[in-house]
Amino acid sequence: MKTRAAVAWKAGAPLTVETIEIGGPKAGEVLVEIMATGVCHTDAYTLSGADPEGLFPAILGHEGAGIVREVGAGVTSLKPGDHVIPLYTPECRQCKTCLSQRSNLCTAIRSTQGKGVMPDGTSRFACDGGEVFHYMGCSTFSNFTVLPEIALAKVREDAPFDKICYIGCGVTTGIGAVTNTAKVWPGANVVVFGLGGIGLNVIQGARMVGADKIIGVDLNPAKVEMAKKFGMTHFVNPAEVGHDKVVEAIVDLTGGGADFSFECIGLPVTMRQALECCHRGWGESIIIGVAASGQEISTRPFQLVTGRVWKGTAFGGARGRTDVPKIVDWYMEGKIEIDSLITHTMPLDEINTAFDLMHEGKSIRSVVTF
Ligand SMILES: NC(=O)c1ccc[n+]([C@@H]2O[C@H](COP(=O)([O-])OP(=O)(O)OC[C@H]3O[C@@H](n4cnc5c(N)ncnc54)[C@H](O)[C@@H]3O)[C@@H](O)[C@H]2O)c1
Ligand SMILES: N[C@@H](CCC(=O)N[C@@H](CSCO)C(=O)NCC(=O)O)C(=O)O
Ligand SMILES: [Zn+2]
Ligand SMILES: [Zn+2]
Repeated sequence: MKTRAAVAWKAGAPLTVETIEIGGPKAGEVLVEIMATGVCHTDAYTLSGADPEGLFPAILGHEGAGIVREVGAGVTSLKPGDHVIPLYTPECRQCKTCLSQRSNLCTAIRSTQGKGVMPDGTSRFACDGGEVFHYMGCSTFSNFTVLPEIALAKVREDAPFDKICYIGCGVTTGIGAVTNTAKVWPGANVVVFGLGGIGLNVIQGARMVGADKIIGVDLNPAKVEMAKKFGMTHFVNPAEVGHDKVVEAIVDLTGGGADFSFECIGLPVTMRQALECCHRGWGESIIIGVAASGQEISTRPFQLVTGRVWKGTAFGGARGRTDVPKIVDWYMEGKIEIDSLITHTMPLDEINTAFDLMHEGKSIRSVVTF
């Protein structure tokens, strides 16, 4: 069948909306009509050409929500009409990692996913007769997409697509980093580097679990108002305190250092600051930001010898098919807020505006509706 999709033809170039050809679902696969998709900084990262797994041409997008339209042979957990959120971190419940219950990094389809193809090694997308790659196993910048059954979370049908799509990455990543990865305790002092679509969800997660001080760090003062609304108690602007004084400023504010810090920017320099502002003996720093190909982090090993802990997290440590439906429930019950974080909504034809707004620091999340 034919569908409309925004295609990334080459690194650094705007997306163009095309009518593409999409193949039906094979065994174990599901055809999904995407109703809405968020635009995450990771989409911009891959489009920039800095992602070692970035392939072109591709259909980007990994923060969607939609409706199952057709299922392939052997699919048992989903049927046409079900509402779903695509998962770039699937949950097969059978691989060594899933069975271990120690990590959410299911390995069932990771290698083909990183090569831009479905588990059978082929793409379901073509444009003008040429193959187009999948992205992060999701490709939500297409009105219709195909995913393996294990990469879809079934969610309640009364939840609005144009809000819950954000649970497909940003909301779950931020809140999950607090609850699953760091396990922030009530009364903890928390520092969040980067007050964007991820950092603000870390802030609301920290407030939810009863953190004491929640200190935000960002170069853009326009982010302060929203961050305060979500629970930020103190703000540090590196341009004001001095880039080399950020750690000192945080150690002063926390009376010795953060219990937990979260890096939600993707820069080695802020990753180092996030570690070094942690409390001696126990402070934990969680890397969420994705740094470009070839970049490396560094610190004095003494920082770790003296008890600071460096960790990372993907998709907030969430097991998608199990946890995502619960996060949708939290949203519908008013336990977490999403609506005000979605600052812009646009049709597919205007998707490049979403990237412009992100780069200009004018949006938190843009959502494309089909
Ligand atoms: N690990 C994961 O599972 C995961 C999931 C989603 C996103 N990410 C990554 O998280 C990062 C944030 O994503 P996002 O969608 O929130 O991006 P965003 O663009 O919405 O937010 C980034 C924020 O960082 C601020 N910033 C930029 N440079 C800064 C600096 N030098 N010092 C202080 N602040 C600075 C910006 O002003 C902005 O507010 C990206 O690297 C993205 O790829 C990782
Ligand atoms: N291909 C990239 C990987 C980037 C990355 O770390 N992605 C995160 C999700 S970011 C969502 O916005 C992730 O899930 N990582 C675990 C994984 O990819 O298996 C690169 O190589 O830089
Ligand atoms: Zn993302
Ligand atoms: Zn698995």
